[in-house]
Amino acid sequence: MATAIPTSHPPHTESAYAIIVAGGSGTRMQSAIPKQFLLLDGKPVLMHTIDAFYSTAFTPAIILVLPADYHSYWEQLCTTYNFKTPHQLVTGGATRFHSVKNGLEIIPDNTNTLIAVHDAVRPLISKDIIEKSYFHAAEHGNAVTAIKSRDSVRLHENGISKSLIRDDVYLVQTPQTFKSEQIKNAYLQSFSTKFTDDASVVEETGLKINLVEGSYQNIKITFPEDIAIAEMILKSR
Ligand SMILES: Nc1ccn([C@@H]2O[C@H](COP(=O)(O)OP(=O)(O)OP(=O)(O)O)[C@@H](O)[C@H]2O)c(=O)n1
Ligand SMILES: C[C@](O)(CO)[C@H](O)COP(=O)(O)O
Repeated sequence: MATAIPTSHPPHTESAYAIIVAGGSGTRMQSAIPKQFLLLDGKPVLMHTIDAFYSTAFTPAIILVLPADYHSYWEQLCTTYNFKTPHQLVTGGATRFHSVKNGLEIIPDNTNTLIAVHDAVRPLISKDIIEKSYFHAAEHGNAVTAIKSRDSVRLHENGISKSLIRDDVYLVQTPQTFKSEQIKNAYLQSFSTKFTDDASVVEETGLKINLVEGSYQNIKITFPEDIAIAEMILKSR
């Protein structure tokens, strides 16, 4: 796992993109509107996420992937909340994989480009982790955010469970950042159900994945209680 990386200035040879994936319907949340539009501290979750990226030293070009039937809803929200952070809208696909792929398609081919992919529903991502992710990817080709498990871990296979060495196990978060050619090439593959994140797609092309330290506060809003948890984390900052 990478330790701290100097984050004072972005490498100017690279331009940065952020694909914020918000193309899901939030079935586990069971809310009337998809969870990415729910209010957190009085503002839609998505606006927190976009602003976290745009406020970094990289000021990435932001590509927002939304479900087809929520584009005008989002535009109305931007007016209501006077949200002016620049971003480009793209329509999502049937799975997260297809949504990322749609986002990648509008980024011109350029080997000096860094592309971060981030779940819209991880609004508590810090500026430091985003910058660390871009810096590390610029140096090593890719950077995948992950944290150590705080609980003991077991592998359950063929009806038998077996303890694992906890220090060998990481829980993967986003952002996941790549040099353009790594991720663009990887997303030419056909979809597989084992592709649960971008790292698993890139790894399938034979490349090594580098981990950078994430945060226990970088939660993915998934279930109804997660909005209250996110509110508490925000208040504690
Ligand atoms: N077809 C999809 C599915 C998911 N996502 C995005 O990927 C992120 C992580 O997915 P998840 O938390 O599973 O979101 P949902 O698919 O919306 O939730 P659920 O699985 O409960 O339906 C979210 O920001 C979600 O909007 C996406 O862009 N396109
Ligand atoms: C991409 C991800 O957030 C990394 O932890 C995760 O794999 C998304 O999983 P989900 O089941 O689509 O929420």
